Amino acid sequence: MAKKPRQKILFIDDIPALCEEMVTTLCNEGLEAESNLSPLDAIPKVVRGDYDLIITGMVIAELGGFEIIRSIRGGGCRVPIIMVTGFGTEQSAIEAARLGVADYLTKPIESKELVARVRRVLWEHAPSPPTRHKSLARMISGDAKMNTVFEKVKTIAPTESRVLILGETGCGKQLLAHAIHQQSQRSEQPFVEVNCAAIPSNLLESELFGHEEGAFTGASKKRIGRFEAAGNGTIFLDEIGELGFELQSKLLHVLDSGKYTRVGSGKDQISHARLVSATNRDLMKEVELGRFRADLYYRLNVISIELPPLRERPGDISLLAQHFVNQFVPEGRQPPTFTPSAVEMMRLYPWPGNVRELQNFAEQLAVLHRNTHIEATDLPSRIVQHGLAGPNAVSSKERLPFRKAKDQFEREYLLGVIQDANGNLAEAARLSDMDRAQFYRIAKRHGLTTNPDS
Ligand SMILES: Nc1ncnc2c1ncn2[C@@H]1O[C@H](COP(=O)(O)OP(=O)(O)OP(=O)(O)O)[C@@H](O)[C@H]1O
Repeated sequence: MAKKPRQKILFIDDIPALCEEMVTTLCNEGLEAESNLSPLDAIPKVVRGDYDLIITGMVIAELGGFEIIRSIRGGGCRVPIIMVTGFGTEQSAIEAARLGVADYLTKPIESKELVARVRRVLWEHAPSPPTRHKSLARMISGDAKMNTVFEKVKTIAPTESRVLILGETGCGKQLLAHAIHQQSQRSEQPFVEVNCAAIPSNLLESELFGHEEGAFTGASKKRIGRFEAAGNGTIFLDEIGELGFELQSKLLHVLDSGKYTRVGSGKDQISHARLVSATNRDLMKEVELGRFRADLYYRLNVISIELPPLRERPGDISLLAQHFVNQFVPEGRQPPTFTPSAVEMMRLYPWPGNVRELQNFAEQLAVLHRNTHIEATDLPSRIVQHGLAGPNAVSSKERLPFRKAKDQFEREYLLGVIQDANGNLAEAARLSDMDRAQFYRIAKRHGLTTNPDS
């Protein structure tokens, strides 16, 4: 595997001792850094794209910090810039923000703080890695188990075999059934879907097989059923586990003989459709409990495909969340990205509604979220609450080192209070009876905000 190139940092300042100190601190942390005492010499190299992050002092004899930034930006270069100043005023902070400075540090700078800020800015501006995901029709995944599913689908789709898809609600069974159809020789023919749970049982038979005029009260006209509509295509019976006993027998008859009759007719119709079915129930258990016919189960289950729930493919959580945000973001707007703390929080959540639940919340975020990043605190409260109560809760037997335990407490506390303040940091600081700047600094250390004004 090709080694990821290290990101290069340039520190611009005309104080040699400071340059040396900064470069040493960064290099000791494994970062690649160098300095330049002359802005006029540095700017062309920066504009040429030699660096991934610039840290610049504000008062430099040759050219002031703001002039440096204007020259870099004037050259069309969007490299992230951190500004270091000895005397931060509100005015200079505003000007820095106006010029698109990524962060603003006031001296004296603690080494740890510097490294944390640098890492954060580098992470935020890193080009997104090419996502190593596979796709099957409209389904995407980066998970090994799903990759096996995709491979299986490619093998079985072109055959005529019946397929039974198993999986929890919302994990992609319908999408997978459609993918099977699309990859088959029948892709030009209809794909007809019937949700067996959504149609009242007394209407389901006529929905599936059609009816003749006057077959029952209300049947004023002859109507073809879904099997007939599917023709030489695929019929997808979703929630097959909900099928009543009587209809199970009728379906079994179709599968055995290829024939069915419209309600109110004595004439056989031939079905040429391929059957794909799905359920979120444990069908074998239903058979054991006498609620599902064993013979039908075996006819349906020629090939079975099990879709793992979202919580069992953690890598897919952020992949799909970002995919949906990109998909739903209004035209002309840059899609916001998830911060590591948001990703971590999402991974702790069990996603009972699987991909559908994730898709719904990502759509809301894509439309309503106005910042460039999605923080843990921007997630729905059920996800945050779960994250706080879940694995973060330290068991009494587990003794963490004091520093780590304090860190953990601090993070949980901040998340909770920011959540209570609906993401408003000033309000969160007030609720915790803390100075706003101090609160913001700690929140930032925990990666809980990127926006000082929020
Ligand atoms: N791997 C995936 N890639 C992209 N979108 C997905 C993926 N899996 C599911 N989805 C989307 O998530 C939503 C739910 O998926 P789908 O309807 O296929 O689930 P289901 O298992 O059939 O649900 P139910 O059991 O409730 O019928 C759909 O909008 C679907 O497009």
